[in-house]
Amino acid sequence: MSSVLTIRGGIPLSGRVRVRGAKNLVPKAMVAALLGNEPSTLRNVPDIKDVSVVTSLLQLHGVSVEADPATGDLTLDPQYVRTAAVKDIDAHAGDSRIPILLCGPLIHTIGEAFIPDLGGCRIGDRPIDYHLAVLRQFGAVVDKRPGGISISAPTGLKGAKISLPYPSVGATEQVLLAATRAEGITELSGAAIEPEVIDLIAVLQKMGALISVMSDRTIRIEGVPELGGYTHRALPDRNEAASWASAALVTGGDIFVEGASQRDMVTFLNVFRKIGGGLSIEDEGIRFYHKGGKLLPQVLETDVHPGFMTDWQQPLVVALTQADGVSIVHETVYENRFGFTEALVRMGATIQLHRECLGSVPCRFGQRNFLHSAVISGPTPLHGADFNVPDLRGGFSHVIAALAADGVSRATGVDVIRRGYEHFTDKLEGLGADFDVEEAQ
Ligand SMILES: CC(=O)N[C@H]1[C@@H](OP(=O)(O)OP(=O)(O)OC[C@H]2O[C@@H](n3ccc(=O)[nH]c3=O)[C@H](O)[C@@H]2O)O[C@H](CO)[C@@H](O)[C@@H]1O
Ligand SMILES: C=C(OP(=O)(O)O)C(=O)O
Repeated sequence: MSSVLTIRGGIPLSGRVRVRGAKNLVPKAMVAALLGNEPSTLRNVPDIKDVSVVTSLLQLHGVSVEADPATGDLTLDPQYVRTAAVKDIDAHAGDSRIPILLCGPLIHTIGEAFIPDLGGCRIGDRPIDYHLAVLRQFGAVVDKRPGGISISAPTGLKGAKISLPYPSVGATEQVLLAATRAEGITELSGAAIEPEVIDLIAVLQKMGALISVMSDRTIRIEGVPELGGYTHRALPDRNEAASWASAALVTGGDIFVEGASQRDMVTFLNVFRKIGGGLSIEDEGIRFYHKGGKLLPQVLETDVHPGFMTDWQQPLVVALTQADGVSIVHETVYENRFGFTEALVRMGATIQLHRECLGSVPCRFGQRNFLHSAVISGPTPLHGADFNVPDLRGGFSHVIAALAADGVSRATGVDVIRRGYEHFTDKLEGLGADFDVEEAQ
């Protein structure tokens, strides 16, 4: 059973919210702590479900984790790492995709790993073939079992020359976490260079790793026999910041996002400004507001960094339903990330999905029958509707659409949103939203 929100729409969201460390870095930095021979401290850690899932997983393996939710400091001590019982791990991995990143660190520390089937948002097939291919190149033996995979490395992990077919964030992190303590040199070409990947590299460098990032998406790692601990402040969550920015546009509001960082959001900020949104970039954060005039339609495609992030797409589509004219969004990272538009159409939006690549560059999904391009015609008034939250960003998008809509909406399954948005109902309340929460039993 998950919480239910009853939302009475039509009120512009206005006020201040604070974003802390990025969901797409923090759990990975927690996994990196396993590689050290002394405790690590991660700062600016948000109170989100993905952090509690990884905390439980690490604790099952004997890592001592101490959290101070008020300061956001998390101390991880890997001194007593041990093999955990498979059935226990199984019970705790359901919601997250992070367990696959435990492979390298667990093999280095205890010689083996059992990785339960992964959770995460259902926005495509989300295979792990790159991860497994990479691990095999390091010399790991992968055994598929019911409920997960079992991995060992009888002669240890050895550096390798690896080329990714697509700059996958997760597979790049897999290489980083496996290579830093592998024997010899690893050269990874076609790597992801998202800010969260670079922040993970910063964490590993603090631990003693030798990692160079070249100008052509190649990363070179010189393996070292042991690593120490780290103290690191996680980079801010640019996806949460962009989500609140879209919420300000959709509801005709004005939100100051404390902690938002311009440097990691340049592409988003350009699009936000081109739509007609108001921006004020300050040292402590960014103010996003609706200027009162018409919003302008956009043509954009999601891409790997420094392109327009796939995670920004869903909340922004809600804003585009209020733009004056026809917008086109081509999703090139995930083949199935427009399912959430069905509820928006029920709320009054005009959105058509297409199998063709409606973008300047044909993508991997073009000839494969996936509804991965959206044509959005606006502005269309939105009205309240009932919906079940489909995934993290889709759920947030539905909630902001309901907050802008006339009438009452009922949202079920909203706990999914807590996987990546810290205290989001408290933040909504602070911004003046009118809603009731029926908490989960
Ligand atoms: C490049 C990119 O934008 N990555 C996004 C991706 O990271 P995340 O790490 O979750 O996903 P990946 O970057 O690995 O996936 C990118 C693409 O590669 C494919 N793939 C990945 C691994 C694999 O073994 N086989 C395979 O085919 C995926 O299906 C997807 O189509 O989702 C996160 C959460 O939404 C975003 O924050 C990241 O920005
Ligand atoms: C899809 C997302 O996350 P995950 O990869 O954890 O499912 C997301 O952050 O939007």
